[in-house]
Amino acid sequence: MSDFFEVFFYQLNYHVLSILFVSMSSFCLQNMQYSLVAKLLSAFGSLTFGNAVGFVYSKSLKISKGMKIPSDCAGCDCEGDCANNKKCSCAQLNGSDLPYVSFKNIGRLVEPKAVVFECGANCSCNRNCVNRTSQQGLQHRLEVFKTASKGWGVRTWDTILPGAPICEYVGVLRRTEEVDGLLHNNYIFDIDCLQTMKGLDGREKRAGSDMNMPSLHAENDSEAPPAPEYCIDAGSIGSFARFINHSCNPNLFVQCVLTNHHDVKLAKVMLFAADTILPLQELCYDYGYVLNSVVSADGEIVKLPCYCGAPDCRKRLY
Ligand SMILES: C[S@@+](CC[C@H](N)C(=O)[O-])C[C@H]1O[C@@H](n2cnc3c(N)ncnc32)[C@H](O)[C@@H]1O
Repeated sequence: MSDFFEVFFYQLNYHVLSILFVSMSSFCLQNMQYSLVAKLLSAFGSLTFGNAVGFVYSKSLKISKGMKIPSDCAGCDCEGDCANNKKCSCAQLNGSDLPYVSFKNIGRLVEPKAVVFECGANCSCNRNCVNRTSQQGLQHRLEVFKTASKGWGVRTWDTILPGAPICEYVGVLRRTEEVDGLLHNNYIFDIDCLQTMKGLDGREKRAGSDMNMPSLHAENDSEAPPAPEYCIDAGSIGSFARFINHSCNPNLFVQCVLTNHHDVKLAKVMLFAADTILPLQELCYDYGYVLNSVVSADGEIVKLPCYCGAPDCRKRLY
């Protein structure tokens, strides 16, 4: 499927403000209402939701002033889809197999990995190559809804299969030192791929954590900094991803993805389905805070109770 686009269906009634995010191909529109909204909204790169929600909607990552994302890595020279090319250089980076399998033309991640190397701007394969799965846009109809105790959350209208891509966490890419101490900003996502690869602070190592990848090691020496250098700040600019809540027993997982460069400190942050997720289930991932790690300006430990409702809930986010 090609030419995917997002539809934002804004619905306001007495108590419920819900924003429906639908992804469908231009050739299989099922409903004239979606079609009309799609046409209206495809004219906008971003939407300002004003006081109702208070942020600027953006589907893509913004880069803060003075920062630059490299785009310098070599690409593969495959024709068509890389899935059938045993010599694909991007497959080699992933440990010789592509990280995705294709099911009904949608890529699904086989397992969580330390990092996924996707085909990118410098590759000659086609846009629908399975190794560009995180670049294909929304695949499911999702809704932002008001939860009972966690503020806004996101739930699905469709069944989502394990390994399916959900979305990228987008916002403004910043240095973490710029946002340190901003306790009122609940929408900051630290890019901790390198720390996860090294298993720091109790992070669970994943397949490929010990990979001997010259390009990673050249840019990131063996001494990973204890704290991530960069973060994504979705406080004022972001997508529906900023509304996805934490759960101690999550149905999504975070996956670092590299596309046009190999600097894992600046990896793209993607969310994928960990299980089969049924319609109307809320989407949640583990925020991964270390308990007692959040401290106020006056040195007090800040505690936030968790209302995820999982039987093995840790009772606090931090
Ligand atoms: C990234 S925002 C998620 C969207 C948020 N619920 C909203 O209404 O904008 C993170 C904040 O949501 C709330 N939150 C997320 N998961 C939670 C949970 N399991 N229990 C309690 N509050 C949660 C906390 O206030 C947290 O700081």
